[in-house]
Amino acid sequence: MTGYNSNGEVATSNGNGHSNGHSNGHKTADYTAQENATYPYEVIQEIADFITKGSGMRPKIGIICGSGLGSLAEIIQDPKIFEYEKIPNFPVSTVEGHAGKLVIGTLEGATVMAMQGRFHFYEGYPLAKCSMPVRVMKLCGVEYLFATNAAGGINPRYAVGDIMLMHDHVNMLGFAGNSPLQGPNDPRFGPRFPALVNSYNKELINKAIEIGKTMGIESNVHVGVYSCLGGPNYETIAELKALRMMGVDAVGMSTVHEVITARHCDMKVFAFSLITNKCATEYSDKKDEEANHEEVMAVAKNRQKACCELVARLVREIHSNAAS
Ligand SMILES: O=P(O)(O)O[C@H]1O[C@H](CO)[C@@H](O)[C@H]1O
Ligand code: HPA
Repeated sequence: MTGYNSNGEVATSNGNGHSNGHSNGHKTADYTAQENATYPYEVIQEIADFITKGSGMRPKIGIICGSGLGSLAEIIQDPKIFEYEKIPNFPVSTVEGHAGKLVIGTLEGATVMAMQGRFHFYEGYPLAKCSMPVRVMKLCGVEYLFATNAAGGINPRYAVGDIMLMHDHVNMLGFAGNSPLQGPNDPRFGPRFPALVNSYNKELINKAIEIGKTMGIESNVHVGVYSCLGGPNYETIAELKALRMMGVDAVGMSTVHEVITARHCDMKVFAFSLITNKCATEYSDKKDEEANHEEVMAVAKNRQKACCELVARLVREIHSNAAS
């Protein structure tokens, strides 16, 4: 691959991060200039092989557990567990409520892998590194990504404990010029310029709505727009007002980079936010209107049963439809 190095000179790369002196006319940035932000395909393949060989399983569904939602991985049967520290070239989880374990096993008859711990931009990882595990999932055989998160509710109709099925997002980090797809594009994953309309699978959203009805929680299930900010600070009132004006229903600091990476490599995406706090959109002196991570995790713990049931039943649907 041809690219510019950090000095602005034209350089070439063999896809491993090393210049090889050959030119094919495509311009890409030099891997070495990006300090390991972009993982070469071969490294991702090595990680995927480590997991599939180590577990003896090829998962079809990948689950990313949001803050305090690690219990989504605890319902997996006959699990094989890999601590992130022991997976070669894997980042480590640094946030409370994100255990840092990869769990592979069976859920409702399907082979699934779950990340008990995601990576956030505010932890200091570049976005490409934050969402690298999604590519690992892809090379492990995953076709469906379930991304879950804890989020603040901006839509005034949302209550704490509600579930918002994501049907779209506003990528504030993207507005600021940041993307997990920045850097050289490897077409083995996907195209240079992927389209993101219809990123959130409508069939899965509709199935989840039906599941919500049979669970008797339809009045607590919404379909809405999520926005990701960089964090780790929570938002100001003015920012929350601006997000609401943009049509955002819930706000968090994750998920969007994972969805972009999953769609780039053509995975089907289902994502939901558990509303862990209501965002104040008017000025007030009340301390209890300030978001805090303890409250986020406490609400997630309280609502873990409903979240687990939703996920398990959707997995069952996918698995039984594939089998029939
Ligand atoms: O999005 P998840 O990982 O669920 O976590 C959310 O909760 C944390 C803030 O309380 C932030 O990390 C935010 O993104
Ligand atoms: N803002 C941003 N991220 C969050 C929030 C919030 O209010 N709640 C949980 N994660």
